[in-house]
Amino acid sequence: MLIGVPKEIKNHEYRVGLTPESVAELIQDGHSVLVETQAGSGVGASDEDYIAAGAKIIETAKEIFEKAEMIIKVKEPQAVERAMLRPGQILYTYLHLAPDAPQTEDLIKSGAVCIAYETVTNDDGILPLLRPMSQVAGRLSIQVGAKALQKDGGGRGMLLGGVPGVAPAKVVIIGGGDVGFNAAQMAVGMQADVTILDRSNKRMEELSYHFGNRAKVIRSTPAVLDELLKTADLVIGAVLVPGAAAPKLVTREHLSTMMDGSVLVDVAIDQGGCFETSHATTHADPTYIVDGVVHYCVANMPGAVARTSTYALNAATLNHAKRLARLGWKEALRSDAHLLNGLNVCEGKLTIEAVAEAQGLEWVEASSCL
Ligand SMILES: NC(=O)C1=CN([C@@H]2O[C@H](COP(=O)(O)OP(=O)(O)OC[C@H]3O[C@@H](n4cnc5c(N)ncnc54)[C@H](O)[C@@H]3O)[C@@H](O)[C@H]2O)C=CC1
Ligand SMILES: CC(=O)C(=O)O
Ligand SMILES: [Mg+2]
Repeated sequence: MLIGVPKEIKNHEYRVGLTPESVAELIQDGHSVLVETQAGSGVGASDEDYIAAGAKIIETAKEIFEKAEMIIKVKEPQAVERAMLRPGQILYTYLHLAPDAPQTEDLIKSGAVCIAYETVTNDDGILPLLRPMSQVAGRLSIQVGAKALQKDGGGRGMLLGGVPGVAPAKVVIIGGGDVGFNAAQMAVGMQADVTILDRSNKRMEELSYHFGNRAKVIRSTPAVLDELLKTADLVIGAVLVPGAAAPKLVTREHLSTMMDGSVLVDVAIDQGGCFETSHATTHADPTYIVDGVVHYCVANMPGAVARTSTYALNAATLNHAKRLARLGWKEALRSDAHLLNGLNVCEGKLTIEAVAEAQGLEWVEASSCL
């Protein structure tokens, strides 16, 4: 199969769909790979590295989209990229369609076969292609939250861990999945006062067992959240209902009960955000203030640590990429129900119920496209 890797064009997105090492594996399997010039420069992979791995370097994204049978990316295609997609072409990348009607419409119109990393499942009941980036974003959320709590970040001037004689900052993590767990690990490590909220009994048990007395694990209810927000210094939004738009758990009214200079980091912003006052920001201008509360809502947080993220992402995405290339999309999806769960749009049809529900659109079962 002819595979294409364009350079990412989202604001401050330095990751790349395939590392040179992944390219070498695909070449070994008998495929051909086109890589846009400088696609890997943000992770320290030069055009020469890709050539040594067996790829051909291409000057423009246009030529890659014209020629490749499968496009491998990281972030959702931007409008100019969507316009270049072709009927029957495979697009393998993050999509996050539920909160993004224009993208959904364009992908349906394109006739392409669009597989979203974030809805591929596995036998352990996790989202294995989302997990590595959730681990990165969870860890980063405490780093960026700590910075935002500083006076120069717009915050109330709190050190997460406090110092002897002064209490640490209160960190509330809403959603104790991959993002929440990793955020809690960092916050606990920095000696903050950490509370994790979740709704799943199984997850609460796991978190409780893991963190012991280093973090409080509490069932997420509106009343609990109302109370915790009044004294929280840093709140991390980390809930997910797979494929669906994030529930708005922190409302505009809540902000008036919070302390001036407290900080909200909405990691769930890629699914629309779990705070009512969230809107997506960029690495170039990551924060804004509403009612005295600092908001950080960057939808591609892992792009900031592109090298770590690209290698972690490739470790999760490459096997399915190889199967798609070897078998073609129909057979690869027919023979793997977990990969089939990743199919969001197929040759002009929406194939994921949660997105259809979020946008009031028609949808068909993914299996009906095979
Ligand atoms: N902004 C960014 O750059 C990135 C964003 N993300 C996003 O972060 C979000 C979280 O991802 P993961 O941690 O991997 O998901 P996950 O599925 O591992 O965890 C989500 C957790 O939220 C819990 N939950 C659901 N509803 C809840 C509620 N009402 N109250 C409390 N907990 C609730 C679930 O029980 C689950 O434990 C997703 O939207 C994901 O796409 C992930 C990576 C990067
Ligand atoms: C998952 C996601 O939104 C990201 O890695 O950018
Ligand atoms: Mg997860």
